[in-house]
Amino acid sequence: MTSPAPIPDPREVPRPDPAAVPALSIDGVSHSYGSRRALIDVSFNVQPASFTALLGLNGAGKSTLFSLITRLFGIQTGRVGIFGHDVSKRPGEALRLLGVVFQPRTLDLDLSLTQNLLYHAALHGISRREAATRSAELLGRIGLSDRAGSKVRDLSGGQMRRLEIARALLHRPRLLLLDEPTVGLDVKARADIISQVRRLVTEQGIGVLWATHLFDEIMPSDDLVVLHQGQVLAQGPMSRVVTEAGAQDVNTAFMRLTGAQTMPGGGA
Ligand SMILES: Nc1ncnc2c1ncn2[C@@H]1O[C@H](COP(=O)(O)OP(=O)(O)OP(=O)(O)O)[C@@H](O)[C@H]1O
Repeated sequence: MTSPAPIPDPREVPRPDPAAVPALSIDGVSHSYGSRRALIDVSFNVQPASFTALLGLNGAGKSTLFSLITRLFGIQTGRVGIFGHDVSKRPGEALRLLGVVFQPRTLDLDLSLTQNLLYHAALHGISRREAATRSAELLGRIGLSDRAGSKVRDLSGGQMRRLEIARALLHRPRLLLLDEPTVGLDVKARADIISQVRRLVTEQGIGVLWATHLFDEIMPSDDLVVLHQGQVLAQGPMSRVVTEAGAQDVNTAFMRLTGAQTMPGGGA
């Protein structure tokens, strides 16, 4: 008699399979605002259960790329896929798998934390009962259960960001985009947010695209995409990008790749 196949432990997050469908695929994407070229033939992938840092100076094209992925703008050239669904051809399937934290805050300051979450859940067609359960669970995970009924206006900047991340997770996306989410936050709040997002990768297998201009937010185990003046100058595991640039650290690698001057404050 053969022994039964072992039952997989649902708590075990599968490691990324290089042959698997990417969480996000950007393929030959270009975008112009009139005669200004903001993105030029950009291609890269984000794998499931990976943290990919999109590193670029102000004006590199990060926000434009986010606007194309989220369909705020129509795609002029190229293709964007989310778990294999083309965002132009199958937007419903693609966007259902996507959570986004935009650079400007988008919470309603005069509603409570729970009300903000329930409102967002309703937009995603989640039943009120299920939304209440998920909201309570997410508020617990970000350490804000005791503030559930407070107005968002009374939160700190870091707490608001954590709430925005929780809101982006309500519909259980498999890919999370964050556009410079730590801008304007103090050191402790930045560290809290980065570790919260990194846990989503390791514990839940979510693919993360993290746009930043801050070198100290990137770890050697991350995947890195260096975007400069609308073009991808380098991509791959951070350690490989650094080595191939003949550098010792990501700061020097970035400067060599872009010819940029070092900026104070450890940012690109
Ligand atoms: N609505 C617009 N109209 C014209 N040009 C734009 C528009 N939005 C962005 N641009 C230009 O496109 C280029 C890319 O800008 P984008 O905002 O995507 O860069 P970014 O990397 O997100 O920078 P930042 O971190 O400052 O937001 C820049 O040259 C910018 O001036």
